[in-house]
Amino acid sequence: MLKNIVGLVTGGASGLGLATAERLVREGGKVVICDLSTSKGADIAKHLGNNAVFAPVDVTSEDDVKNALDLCKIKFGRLDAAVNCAGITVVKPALNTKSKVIHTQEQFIKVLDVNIGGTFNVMRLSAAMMSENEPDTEGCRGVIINTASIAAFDGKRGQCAYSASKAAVVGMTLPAARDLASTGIRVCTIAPGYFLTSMTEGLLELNGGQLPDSMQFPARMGKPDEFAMAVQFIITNPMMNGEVIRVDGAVRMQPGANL
Ligand SMILES: NC(=O)C1=CN([C@@H]2O[C@H](COP(=O)(O)OP(=O)(O)OC[C@H]3O[C@@H](n4cnc5c(N)ncnc54)[C@H](O)[C@@H]3O)[C@@H](O)[C@H]2O)C=CC1
Ligand SMILES: C[C@]12CCC(=O)C=C1CC[C@@H]1[C@@H]2[C@@H](O)C[C@@]2(C)[C@H]1CC[C@]2(O)C(=O)C=O
Repeated sequence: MLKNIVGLVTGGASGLGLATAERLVREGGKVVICDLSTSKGADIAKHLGNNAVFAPVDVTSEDDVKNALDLCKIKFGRLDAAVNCAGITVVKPALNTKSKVIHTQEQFIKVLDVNIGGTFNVMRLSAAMMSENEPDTEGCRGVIINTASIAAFDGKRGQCAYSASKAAVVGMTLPAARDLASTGIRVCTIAPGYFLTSMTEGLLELNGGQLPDSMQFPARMGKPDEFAMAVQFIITNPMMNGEVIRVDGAVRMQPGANL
């Protein structure tokens, strides 16, 4: 149960973030769905009812995130769990040796800006708001959950930007947990494998109905709610701190096709 837990979920209008927002509400909590103003976040929040509200947020903007936290305070009075799911990917080799096309620096920086900068922006501002909470019986004031990827560890060809960004999310987990320990705020990261969302749409067709890497068990794409189950576990287990959990059915990504 997540009774009365107030969560803020970035990327909450789609995929893993949406499943997390839905689970929070289903389990008795409340949620601020943060996503781009162009997303379906407003309709989704309406559909979820009074325990959900939408905040138009670009995670790289300090003002947008502050406005979302203000809305959280006004509507629900506090923040217990911030879940960073907003993220983007690009698949492009550093250099395409056949066509001689070079990865643009702009694309590289954009992925880092959203995936690292956005995650850190939401984490630091959420922590500031959580620090105002009364501690629970364990002294805990809140929990922050970030989303990396198994690409942080074994990125494929074409994933310099994405893998670097996710490795940074893994890398900030322990220092952030240490920074926030004295305030009673926990920080964990989930590193998902292949999950069925709009980010991986078309992946199976692209690979002739096959998954790009040999799955172990279960030999299928993850369901978004299986990610949300990991979020619930981290929120409810007070010993989960400073840790990165792979949720990937034991898959290991292979180098992939020559791009
Ligand atoms: N689907 C998968 O197989 C995996 C996904 N991930 C990571 O999980 C997270 C969620 O991905 P999915 O749900 O699959 O993707 P998705 O594309 O379904 O959802 C991502 C959401 O983030 C939002 N978003 C993008 N840029 C934003 C910004 N600047 N500000 C606010 N919102 C923004 C999008 O509008 C979208 O609603 C991402 O960080 C992704 O890298 C990690 C491993 C596996
Ligand atoms: C690069 C991949 C795999 C090959 C392909 O045909 C298309 C792709 C685009 C989406 C990528 C694919 C894969 O590398 C796994 C990720 C990076 C996927 C987006 C999210 C992804 O599932 C992930 O982060 C896995 O950990």
